[in-house]
Amino acid sequence: MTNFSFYNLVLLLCLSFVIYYSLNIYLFNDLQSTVSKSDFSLAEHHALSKQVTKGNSFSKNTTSNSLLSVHKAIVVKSKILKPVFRNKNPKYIAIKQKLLSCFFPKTYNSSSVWKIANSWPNANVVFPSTDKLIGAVINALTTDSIHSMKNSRRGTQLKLVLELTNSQLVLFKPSWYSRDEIMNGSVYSGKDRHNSEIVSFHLAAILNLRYTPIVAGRRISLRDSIKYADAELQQTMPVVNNLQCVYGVCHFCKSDEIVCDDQQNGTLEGAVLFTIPGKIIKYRSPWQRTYKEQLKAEWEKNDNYCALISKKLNFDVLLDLIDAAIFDFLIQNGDRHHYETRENRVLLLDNGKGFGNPFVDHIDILAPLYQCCYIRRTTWERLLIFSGGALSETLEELNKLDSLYPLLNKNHYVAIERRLLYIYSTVELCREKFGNKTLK
Ligand SMILES: Nc1ncnc2c1ncn2[C@@H]1O[C@H](COP(=O)(O)OP(=O)(O)OP(=O)(O)O)[C@@H](O)[C@H]1O
Ligand SMILES: [Mn+2]
Repeated sequence: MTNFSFYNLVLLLCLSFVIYYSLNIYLFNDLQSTVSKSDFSLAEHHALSKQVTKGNSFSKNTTSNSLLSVHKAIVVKSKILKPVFRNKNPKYIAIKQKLLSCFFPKTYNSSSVWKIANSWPNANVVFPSTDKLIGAVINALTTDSIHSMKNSRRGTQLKLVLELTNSQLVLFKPSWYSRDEIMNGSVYSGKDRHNSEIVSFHLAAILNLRYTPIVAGRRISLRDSIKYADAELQQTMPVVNNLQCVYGVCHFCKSDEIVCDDQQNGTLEGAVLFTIPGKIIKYRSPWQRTYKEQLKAEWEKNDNYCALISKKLNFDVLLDLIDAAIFDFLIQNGDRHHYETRENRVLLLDNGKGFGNPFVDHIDILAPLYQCCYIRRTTWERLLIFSGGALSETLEELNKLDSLYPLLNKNHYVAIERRLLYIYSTVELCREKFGNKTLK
């Protein structure tokens, strides 16, 4: 090598270092800046990625600071994450195998299965981390006989209350959409997706955030079960085109928005949710949206919002809400307007608004994480075990055990992996700024 090319090489290396570090300093300075736009489409993601790989984005954009929101910093950082975030961690295999053996549907005894499921909840933990009987409860949700059916008055959307053996009540959220349907518009648009409730339960088990109800897919025949329906519900069960339908009684229930047994097999798909026993208390979410396009909530305007909110909240609840934000970001549930607690810890109830659009990431769902820059160490360590494709792989294998598989199309699994990288990059940006104080 001549002297000339050797010096060139050294110069190039120094220059790359300078660019790399100034990029990081720039990103972390920007971390707490005002959020200007709440979501990223795939096209924008690709455009930003190109800028980064060309290495020209930040030096040229320094004059238009406002353009570089915290969301952009997260996307950009996700492109330069270390291999530990991109490769598989062999530790996930043993956890996956254990989960699969626990979730595998098993025979059950109707009179004891519900006693067991009701004995499990402890604070906000709804089911054990490893217990073969989880598969028995799943199977009971799918097949235990229905003794009565009524309308649920809880919440705003159509839900049925099914009575199974030993007076066990479960909630049935019906299917409104096909798997390929895409929700456009706001982050909270559309009705509940029953598949989102099922997949959320699986995801919660993988992330060891076992705060969701136990949920399983089920096909019920409205035609066969109308005889078990109470009078109020029966009045909202018309026959349309020779098919038995229902629209129920609730805030958003309308006689022209109905679900029906399908033509092929005469059944209606839905998610059956185990009802979590005990006292559940509802609170307004500190990160609640205004649900008005023109009106910004305080958390969308105030850079110091977390400091404000952490004075008012129990720290465990705050960390729970950050876990919930991570969970909601993966599924893209932007509708957690309230949170509910059991024994002063947060439950993950109402997960039907996930998986609406696999091509958009609403990064503002992560606001509790990037505004507070805290994450439970246990959550962080668990996320690190499922890097490099292990999360969607494990999720799909659990999904396969459900009677309604496929629960998601491929695009949603791809989206989960992309979003996981954004979570990693957010925490990395926090750690660059605050060091290990980020991990709690
Ligand atoms: N699995 C469950 N176990 C115990 N309680 C539940 C369960 N699922 C829902 N609930 C209760 O019923 C209420 C309504 O359920 P959910 O939030 O899923 O309905 P929704 O129609 O989406 O309501 P909203 O319009 O308020 O979002 C919840 O706030 C919760 O208190
Ligand atoms: Mn809801």
